[in-house]
Amino acid sequence: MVNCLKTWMPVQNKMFEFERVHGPEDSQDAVFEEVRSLLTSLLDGYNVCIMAYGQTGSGKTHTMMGTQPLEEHAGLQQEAQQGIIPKAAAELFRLISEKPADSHTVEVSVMEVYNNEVFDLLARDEYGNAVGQRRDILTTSSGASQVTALTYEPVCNASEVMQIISSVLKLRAHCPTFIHTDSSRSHLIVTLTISSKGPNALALARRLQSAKMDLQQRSTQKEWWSPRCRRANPAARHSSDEVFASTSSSPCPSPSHSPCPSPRHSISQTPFRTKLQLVDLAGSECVGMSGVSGAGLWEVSCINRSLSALSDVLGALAEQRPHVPYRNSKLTHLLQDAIGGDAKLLVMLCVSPTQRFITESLQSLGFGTRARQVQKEQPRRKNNSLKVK
Ligand SMILES: Nc1ncnc2c1ncn2[C@@H]1O[C@H](COP(=O)(O)OP(=O)(O)OP(=O)(O)O)[C@@H](O)[C@H]1O
Repeated sequence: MVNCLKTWMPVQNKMFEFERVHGPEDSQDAVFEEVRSLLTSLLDGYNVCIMAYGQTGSGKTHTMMGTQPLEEHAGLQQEAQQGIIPKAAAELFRLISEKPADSHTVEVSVMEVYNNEVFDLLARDEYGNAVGQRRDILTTSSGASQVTALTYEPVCNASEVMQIISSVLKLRAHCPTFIHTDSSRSHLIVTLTISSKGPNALALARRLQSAKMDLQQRSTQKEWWSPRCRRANPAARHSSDEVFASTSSSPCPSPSHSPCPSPRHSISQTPFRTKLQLVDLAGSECVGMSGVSGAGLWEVSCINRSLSALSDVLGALAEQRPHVPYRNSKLTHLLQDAIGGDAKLLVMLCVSPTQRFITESLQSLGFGTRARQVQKEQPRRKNNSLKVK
């Protein structure tokens, strides 16, 4: 797996710059250390996307999901076997546990892009069985991509996340090939959506409660709380997400001193949502080597075309072209916000260590080079600041 370490590797007169390289002997924990710091960014208000790219059989699912437990131990994945997705979920909930209780909620959605169609893997039929249902992607007025009627399941801890993912993984398209007996035929996208009430939500809620109680006590003082008075000072209107903060012990000055309350500091608290997208891409594949035929040929063609569309998007961004062809495939349309958008993006390249796959490995390294060349706009932070007026 190639990830970071400023090193130059000469291969057939080609040079590649890496930031870090992990060998087969490196543990899942060592790989996860590359990711850990990004998760903190989620609670700081940034979207984050981590994707595994590489040829079929090179270890993408191993990197993202980890080693699946044997049948008789189903559901009991040891921590050391866990890949980035379970570890990231655990770390996210650990970080949330350090925040005030109830200040964050998390929802999970699971999608696959198969044969250039998006499927909601958490959708259920009328009997409550999980069935992948086809969904459309829209572009919102703000330019973000959005999947229609996508199912979101609320989750309270990492094991709930993994139970949900594991329960629908069987729906993901797989097919044995000459290269990999359990090859994924689709791109898997797990999204954890974090809704945050902000860093001081509870403190502010308490202040709001105390301000409300104070206002109730003052409600007898009609002159101070008259409609005329409110019109004269619209800033004095109270809403659920706006709290008057005063340097005095009382939230509002005494009516005897001022007929209309004029808060010295008004603190606005805007809830915000951030997304962690974890992407296990299908592998690029040479049909001559994988030996697929029949319907499998169409699958390979869709996989290769979508990966090529992903590479084209990175190329357009790297060259700062005015048009970026996000709409050329469902995969790029779906990941539009993560690639070149306002997310922090980490690409894990999975590369076979054998000479036999040198052409595919070079192709993957070329993809990594493109990803590194993208001068992304500064990741935008969601609105989680306290505005003191
Ligand atoms: N670092 C590793 N250590 C041990 N086993 C590994 C490692 N990487 C991959 N494997 C094993 O190699 C096989 C192929 O890996 P994996 O399923 O992750 O490939 P993939 O890139 O997702 O393939 P595809 O694109 O075809 O789905 C699996 O049996 C996996 O357990």
